[in-house]
Amino acid sequence: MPISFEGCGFGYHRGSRVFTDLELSLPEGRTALLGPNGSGKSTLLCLAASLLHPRTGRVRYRGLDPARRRDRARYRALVGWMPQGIRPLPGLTVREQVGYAGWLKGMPRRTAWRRSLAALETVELASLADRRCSELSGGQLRRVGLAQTLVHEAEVILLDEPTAGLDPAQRERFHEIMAQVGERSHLIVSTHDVQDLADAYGSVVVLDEGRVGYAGPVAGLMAHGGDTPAESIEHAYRRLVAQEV
Ligand SMILES: Nc1ncnc2c1ncn2[C@@H]1O[C@H](COP(=O)(O)OP(=O)(O)OP(=O)(O)O)[C@@H](O)[C@H]1O
Repeated sequence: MPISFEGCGFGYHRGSRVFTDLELSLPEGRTALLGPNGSGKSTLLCLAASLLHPRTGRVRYRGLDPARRRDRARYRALVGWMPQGIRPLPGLTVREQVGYAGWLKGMPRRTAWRRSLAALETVELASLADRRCSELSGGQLRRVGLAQTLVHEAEVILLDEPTAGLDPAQRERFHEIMAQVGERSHLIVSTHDVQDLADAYGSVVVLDEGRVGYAGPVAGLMAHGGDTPAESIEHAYRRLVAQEV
């Protein structure tokens, strides 16, 4: 059922390659996507979100190939994506911005408007629904970004470093919301946050220079490491990406 990459090759420029023949099935449930800077995490999420298309091979979900024009709208309605930076749309309120995201995904305007409030309730922002997005804090804006993926009830939600730069309290809050959202959607979350791994995720995919170093349960990754869980994850991850332990 998960999104799969079947022999995918991708590079931003002629002659450069981020992925060569990538074979990967993203696990179900909550999955952390780890990897050093530049290893290809955002690119992989963009391919999964159908913002980019592979030059060779294909991405598939529920038999849909987003590179095919006839599959694209349905695919995009099933898969939500939250980029690293959420930009407030000039002049729009929080609810309007979330509703607009639903409309862009093909929902009727009224339905998008109605569901936008439910999405804001899930991310605990309903009380700010009428506030302009441009007036929100960075942490609140991330939650608007998450609500934008919830409004169209995506089955798979891709989050690109959603907690980077948040203070500990905001990060914890975001994790709690992700846990709630993860009960009804599959979550793929790119992160550098190795500490929270065992509590927050069931599976992990480790990328290193465009190759998959590990894909499977968090417990399986820990088996590569030291004695205590936290040490174990850190060690296992660093060994996989050939960083000094
Ligand atoms: N828009 C772009 N144009 C050209 N090259 C790009 C572009 N975006 C990314 N790259 C290159 O593609 C490779 C993978 O980058 P990507 O952003 O996917 O890595 P990442 O793992 O998400 O990194 P980070 O952890 O720093 O966000 C890097 O070599 C990067 O320089």
